Amino acid sequence: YVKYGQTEPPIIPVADLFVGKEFPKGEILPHPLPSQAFRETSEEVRSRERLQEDLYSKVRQAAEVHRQVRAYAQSFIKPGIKLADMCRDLENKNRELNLEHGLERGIGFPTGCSLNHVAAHYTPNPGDDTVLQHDDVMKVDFGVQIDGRIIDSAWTVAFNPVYDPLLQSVREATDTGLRHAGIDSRLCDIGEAIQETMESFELEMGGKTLPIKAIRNLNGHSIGPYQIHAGKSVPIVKNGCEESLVMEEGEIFAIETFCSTGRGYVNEDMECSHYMKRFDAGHVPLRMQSSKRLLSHINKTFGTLAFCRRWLEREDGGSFFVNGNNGRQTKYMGALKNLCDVGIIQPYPPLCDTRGCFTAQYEHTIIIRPSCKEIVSRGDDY
Ligand SMILES: O=S(=O)(c1cccs1)N(Cc1ccc(F)cc1)Cc1ncn[nH]1
Ligand SMILES: [Mn+2]
Ligand SMILES: [Mn+2]
Ligand SMILES: [Mn+2]
Repeated sequence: YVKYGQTEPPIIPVADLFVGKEFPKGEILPHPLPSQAFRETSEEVRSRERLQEDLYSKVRQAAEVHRQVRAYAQSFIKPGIKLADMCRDLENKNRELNLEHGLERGIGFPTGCSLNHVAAHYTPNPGDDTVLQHDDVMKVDFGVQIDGRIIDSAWTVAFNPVYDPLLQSVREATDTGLRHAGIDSRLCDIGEAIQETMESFELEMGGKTLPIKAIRNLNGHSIGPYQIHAGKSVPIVKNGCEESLVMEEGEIFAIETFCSTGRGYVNEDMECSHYMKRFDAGHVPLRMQSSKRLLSHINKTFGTLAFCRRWLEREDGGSFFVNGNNGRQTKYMGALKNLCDVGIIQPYPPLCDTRGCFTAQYEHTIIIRPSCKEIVSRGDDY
């Protein structure tokens, strides 16, 4: 992926590759509904859209960071790699190419690397020495944010070609969802179309033919500034939501689909690694001093962006300090649990189908622009 003068491995911040130039646009498509065809040529629409250029520029910059970081990650993700090392290297490259700077520029949310029957929201906690295996199916899902504008995009890694139909089904289902997206597109129609594409595939494995199902309780979602889930969910199955819900001009969505050879349904299971301050959390009086200190660290370091335990223990700066050995807090868990119990922080545990099954995912971020739609995270990889 050596493009735009970037080095291999990439070390030049993306902002420095495009000084005085526009960041690359994503894949631009017309809005699909005939009633919206006027938008491609209307002068009034174009003038309204020109007012959004600064926003689009930030989102496109973050998307280019995402493409370069994931190309770098794809170059070293191999069987035998420790997931904690993979996440650390991917996240440090994310920080480096995005010129991380407090809450203004940085990582959008923790690097998901969920394996096999785990569909989402798994990243290693400190002490987790899990190593990637040849027969694993891993969903790599990470975010980049600039001024709170989050790019949320994911792909699936599998080394054993037996899983090819699984990956193809969900890759084509996500593309179906992206094709149906647009102004006035009904969310439930998108869900139905996704499921139809997904479930037209099957998986031959161990002499058996396994049906491939859409995971009916996972969804895409609208995205707002510093808000990874802004309130609208995009279903990936038929009858997945209220008939009247549609996509509207100016919204940004993550279109993500998940397939499974198991039930097609996930439950929260295993140890939690992902956490996020509730966007609507008011001021809650706290008793425990350690909770007060942890909350002020979270407010300063993550705000309403999602974070993970590893980031509370990072060696080089940014980690949570109180009196403890060498000044680093190593017992934040009690305070974190307290912040969850009082409802300020929401835990996001791993989302799991049945043990022994396999799940896969592809995800893109799309801008529902006045004149067209732009799949801003599209790359030549996916
Ligand atoms: O499953 S979600 O909670 C969701 C909520 C409503 C519809 S989808 N989630 C939002 C999120 C929550 C916590 C995170 F740390 C990161 C993201 C979607 C998602 N997870 C990964 N990529 N996209
Ligand atoms: Mn999720
Ligand atoms: Mn994601
Ligand atoms: Mn998402």
